[in-house]
Amino acid sequence: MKFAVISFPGSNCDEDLYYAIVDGLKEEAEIIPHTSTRLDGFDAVLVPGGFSYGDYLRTGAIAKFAPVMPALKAFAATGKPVLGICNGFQILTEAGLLPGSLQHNTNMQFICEPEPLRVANHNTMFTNDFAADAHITLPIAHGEGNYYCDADTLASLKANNQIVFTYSDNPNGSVDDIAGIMNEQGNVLGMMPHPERAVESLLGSSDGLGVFRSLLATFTRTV
Ligand SMILES: NC(=O)CC[C@H](N)C(=O)O
Repeated sequence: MKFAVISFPGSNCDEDLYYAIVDGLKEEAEIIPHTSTRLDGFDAVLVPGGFSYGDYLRTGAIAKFAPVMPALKAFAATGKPVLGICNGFQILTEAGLLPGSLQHNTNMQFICEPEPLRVANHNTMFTNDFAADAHITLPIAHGEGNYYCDADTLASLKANNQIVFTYSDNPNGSVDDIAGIMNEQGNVLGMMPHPERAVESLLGSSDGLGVFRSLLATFTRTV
């Protein structure tokens, strides 16, 4: 399985994602610059965390105009998986690939800590490796992780089982403890916690590997 990892100016988790795929999952990955206009030949696209364009204006607000974005939208429209992590989640909401937005944490501080989470939906291409209602721990590291959406959007997220991860102790003020959501089609996931920073127990947790294993299992079933 071949993963593209998009790198924007200011991304800082692109190499971690590359490591998670190549060394953790033992699959292929390539770092693709934000200037690229093609994503042909990839089976999944990963949008990494970091501070794209210095988080100016709003997190993800400038990245949505990057030259790679039309190719990313076209890739998402094919139904293949797109995973945005942290700043990647912020970029996907700004680009309109996911509903809602990420606001400043309610305590107005950057929060960096291991975070207990619940897998709220394990019937997805991103979470099928986890047991139903699994409790896992992944690191968070963000200043703007406070997920917001209006009441109608929240109702439709719930009705379509689009809420994929929730916080056990809501560190940032997110609506309904939301830590990760997917689109209605189920092939675009955005999450604030960092699975790529939890792929080996030697470094504290390997819970994150489940996300990448799920993608691989889905891919293996469909080829
Ligand atoms: N780790 C990250 O991706 C940081 C996310 C983002 N720039 C924030 O501080 O909210």
